[in-house]
Amino acid sequence: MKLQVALDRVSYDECFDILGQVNTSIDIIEVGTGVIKEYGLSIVRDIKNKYPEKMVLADVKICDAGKSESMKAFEYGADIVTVMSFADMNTIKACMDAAESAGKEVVVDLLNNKTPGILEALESLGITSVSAHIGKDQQKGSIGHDTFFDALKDTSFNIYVAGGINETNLDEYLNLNPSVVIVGSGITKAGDKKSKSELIKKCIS
Ligand SMILES: O=C(CO)[C@H](O)[C@H](O)COP(=O)(O)O
Repeated sequence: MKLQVALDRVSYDECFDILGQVNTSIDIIEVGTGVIKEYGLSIVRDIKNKYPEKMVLADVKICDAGKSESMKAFEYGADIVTVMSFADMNTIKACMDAAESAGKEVVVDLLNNKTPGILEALESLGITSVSAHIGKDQQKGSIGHDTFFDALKDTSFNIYVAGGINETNLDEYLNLNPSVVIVGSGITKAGDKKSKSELIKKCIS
């Protein structure tokens, strides 16, 4: 099981400071949506240049123009891009095709989409990775488990889990047998970020 650290609501310098502390215990670096909005895709390039051995996920949350949006992120060094599950299937397919031609990956973010049949539609399209994601604002209502995601147990997707995860609630997400555990503020807002990421990595190893 891999650990992905999500860099959200932090400055350019803080991204590098955090990575300097946690890089030995994480597998994937997520450049958060807000960070990309503030600094542009060039921060993805700068992070990939500094950590070429790490997979870098650009959380671009694509919802239209799938080919050009994903190709651009790949050009800037992203290894993985995100596309929203509520996007048109043509958009999701375009991201898949772009990823295939670039030798990269795409993850479909299930944030706030409980449309009946969505998982089957994604499977039919050939999507291999999805993110069971409870968003920052949704976390104010409930945290931990969303029963909608239980349906993922009957699928063959590589599952990413995200949404306010830390070492105390991690177990609630592990029942989905995820391939990747995404932790943002549970690491980036911790006092001792290095110890916290090492602890979470140990919990999932
Ligand atoms: O994609 C995101 C927000 O849209 C975050 O990266 C994800 O939710 C993980 O962050 P946190 O652990 O702080 O919830």
